[in-house]
Amino acid sequence: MDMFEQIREHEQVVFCNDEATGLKAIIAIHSTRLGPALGGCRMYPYKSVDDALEDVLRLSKGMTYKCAAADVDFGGGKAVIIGDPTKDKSPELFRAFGQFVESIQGRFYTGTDMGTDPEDFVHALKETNCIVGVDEVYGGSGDSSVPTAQGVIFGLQATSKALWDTDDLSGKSYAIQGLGKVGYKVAEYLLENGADLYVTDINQKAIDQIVQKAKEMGAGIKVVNSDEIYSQPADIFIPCAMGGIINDETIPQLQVKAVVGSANNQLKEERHGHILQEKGILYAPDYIVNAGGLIQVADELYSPNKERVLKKTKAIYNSLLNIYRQAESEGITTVEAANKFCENRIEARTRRNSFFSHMKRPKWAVRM
Ligand SMILES: NC(=O)C1=CN([C@@H]2O[C@H](COP(=O)(O)OP(=O)(O)OC[C@H]3O[C@@H](n4cnc5c(N)ncnc54)[C@H](O)[C@@H]3O)[C@@H](O)[C@H]2O)C=CC1
Ligand SMILES: O=C(O)CCC(=O)C(=O)O
Repeated sequence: MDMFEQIREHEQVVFCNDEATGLKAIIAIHSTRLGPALGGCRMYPYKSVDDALEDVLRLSKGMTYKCAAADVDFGGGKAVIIGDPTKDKSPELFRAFGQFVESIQGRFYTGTDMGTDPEDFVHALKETNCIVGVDEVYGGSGDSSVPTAQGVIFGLQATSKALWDTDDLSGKSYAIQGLGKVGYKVAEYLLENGADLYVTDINQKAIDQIVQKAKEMGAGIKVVNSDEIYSQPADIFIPCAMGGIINDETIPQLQVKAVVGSANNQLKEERHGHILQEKGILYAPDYIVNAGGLIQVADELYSPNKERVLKKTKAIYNSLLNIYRQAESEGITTVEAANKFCENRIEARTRRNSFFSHMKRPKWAVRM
C-alpha cells in the first residue's frame, strides 16, 4: 500500500534510526487538534517494520480518542521501539530516542507503555524535557500504571453495577491476561477484595509473584497457558497485555459476561464489537477504561497533584456507565457510543479553538 495512503489519517510519522545504539523507532502523531500529542512508548520485538507501523498508527489514533474522552487538552501520539525489552535496552538507546523526541520540538510528549519502565525514560530525559511519568525524584509524577490500574478497577465496578447492580467486586471470578505493571496491580487488588482469579503471562516471574501473593492471602488462583485464558469460566475477562486479542478465534471461546481491561486496541477490528454484543458480552471500550495513566501524565505537565488525578480517574466510572446507557438506548455498540461521544467533543473543541479570545499579538502578524 502507498505509504501516504496508510498514514492518511495522521499528521506526522517519524522513523528514528541510530546505528550506534541499535535504535529503530517510529513516532506517530495522529492529531494535535486538541493540543500537543501525548502517548507512551512501547518496546516490542515486532516481526517486521510493517507490524510496528501498523501498531503505532492504531495506538496513536486511540490516544486522540482517549484524550478527548478523558477531557485533557492534548492530542494523540504514540511511539514504538522495535526490540526485545528483556535484551535490547541500554541507557544509550533511550538517550538516542530522547534526541529524536526533542527534534520534534514539543509536538510530542512520551513516557512508559508495554515493555518500558519509568527508569528507561530517565535516560531519555537527559536529552529532552518532553518526557512524562518518571519517578518523583526526577521531577516526574511517578509510574503511570498506578492510576491506569485504578481506572481499570473503576471500570470493573461500573460494569458490575451495569450487570449485577453492585459495585462490589468480591465473590466473582476474573480471568487476567498479562501480569505486568497494570495487570499485577489489578490482580493484587482483586485478590485483596475476595475475588477468584484465572491468570496467565508469558513471563514466569510475573506468575510466581502473583501466585506467592495469593498463597499469602489464602485466595483462589489458577494459572493457565496463554491460549487457555479465553475459555476460562470467569465472570469478567481482563486483558492487560497485547491488543487485537478479541477476534474471530477468541470470541467463540469466551464464556464471560464482560470484557474490561487496560490493553490498548483490544478489538482486532471494530466489527468484533458487534459480535461481542450479539453474544451478550458487555465490552468496556479500552480507551475509556485505561485513561488513568494519561490523566496522570497530562496532569504532570501542568504540575502534578495526586488527589486531582484520582478525582479525574474516578470519573471513568460514570463515563463508562453513560456509554453503556447510550449504547443500549440507541441500539449501537459500546465502541460506537464511545467514538460518537469523542468525535462530537473533538469537533466542538476544534470550533472553540478557532475563536480568537485573547489580546496577544496574532501569530500570523506580518512584520514590516
Ligand atoms: N502502563 C500504563 O499506564 C498503560 C498501559 N496500557 C496498556 O495496558 C497493557 C499492559 O501495559 P503494561 O502493564 O504497562 O505493560 P507491561 O509490559 O508492564 O506488562 C505486560 C505483561 O503482559 C505479558 N504478556 C505479553 N504478551 C502476553 C501474552 N501473549 N499472554 C500473556 N501475557 C503476555 C508480559 O510478559 C508482561 O508481563 C498494554 O496494552 C498497554 O498499552 C494502557 C494505558 C496505560
Ligand atoms: O500512560 C502513559 O504514560 C501515557 C498514556 C498512554 O500512553 C496510554 O494511555 O496508552
